[in-house]
Amino acid sequence: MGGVRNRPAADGRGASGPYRRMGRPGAGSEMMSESSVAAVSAVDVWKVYGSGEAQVMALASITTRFEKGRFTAIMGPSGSGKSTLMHCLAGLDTVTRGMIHIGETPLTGMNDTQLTKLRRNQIGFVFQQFNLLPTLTAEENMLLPLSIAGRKVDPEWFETIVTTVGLKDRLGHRPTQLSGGQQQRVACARALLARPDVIFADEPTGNLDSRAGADVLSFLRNSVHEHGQTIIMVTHDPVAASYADHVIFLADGRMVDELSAPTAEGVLDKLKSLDTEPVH
Ligand SMILES: Nc1ncnc2c1ncn2[C@@H]1O[C@H](COP(=O)(O)OP(=O)(O)OP(=O)(O)O)[C@@H](O)[C@H]1O
Repeated sequence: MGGVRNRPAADGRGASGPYRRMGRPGAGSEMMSESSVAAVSAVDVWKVYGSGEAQVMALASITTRFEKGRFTAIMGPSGSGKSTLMHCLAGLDTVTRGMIHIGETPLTGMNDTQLTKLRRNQIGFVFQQFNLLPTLTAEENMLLPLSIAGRKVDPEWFETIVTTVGLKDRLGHRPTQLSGGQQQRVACARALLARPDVIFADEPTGNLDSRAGADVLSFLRNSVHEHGQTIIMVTHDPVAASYADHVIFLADGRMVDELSAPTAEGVLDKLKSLDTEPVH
């Protein structure tokens, strides 16, 4: 069952067709109760590193929800806590205080084995550095997480993903035989194939030129709007954030603003206001 249980089709919204605004206008009570569970939620999350003089408060009282089937970007100045928040939400780091849920599953209090299982079955990752295994082909890289989890590949879904990322004729290539953009598309395909409840993307376009970056972002956005994937992306880039449905802004470890249906200009304006008005 694993991630399949959690794929969009299984929760009554269908695996295809846009439902980015799902569960809102005119939704029946059944829909509302389903949609009231966020893909990921944080309640009063604090993260403190170190102690005494060296203590750093990386996150301070973060409370927010990441809706299912939505593409959310996390932005903020350097050191504002973006990576820390992502790592805590994904169960890669522990919180000092507060609660994080993936769907209805509380992360807080899980041991390492439980966290590893949760990450394997319910979470996908896309990193700036691609993190592909150099000795494996594109296809083998894509299928690796499923084979580690002992899960079968759905051939139809594989075909859909490979076609969408435009890598059908590159499946036998090793990472060094692929461009940066193609490697990142392999990494995106790898994350999507397992149909995770949520994909965390950490600066996915940080190592790409603007054309390749746009391809990857379009692909991520389509996976949200056409296949109901939930994505949470950390980025410095207002253009990248403009591909998201929603942006949250951090400053000094606090969530200080948010923006729906963002444009690059709108995001840039918000960032400028954060830089000129430090939060205490
Ligand atoms: N392991 C750690 N030990 C101590 N302090 C840390 C640690 N990791 C992060 N910090 C501190 O926590 C704060 C938030 O860091 P974080 O990396 O989350 O910010 P960020 O917004 O992702 O920054 P950037 O955009 O530069 O990557 C910073 O002040 C950072 O120095």
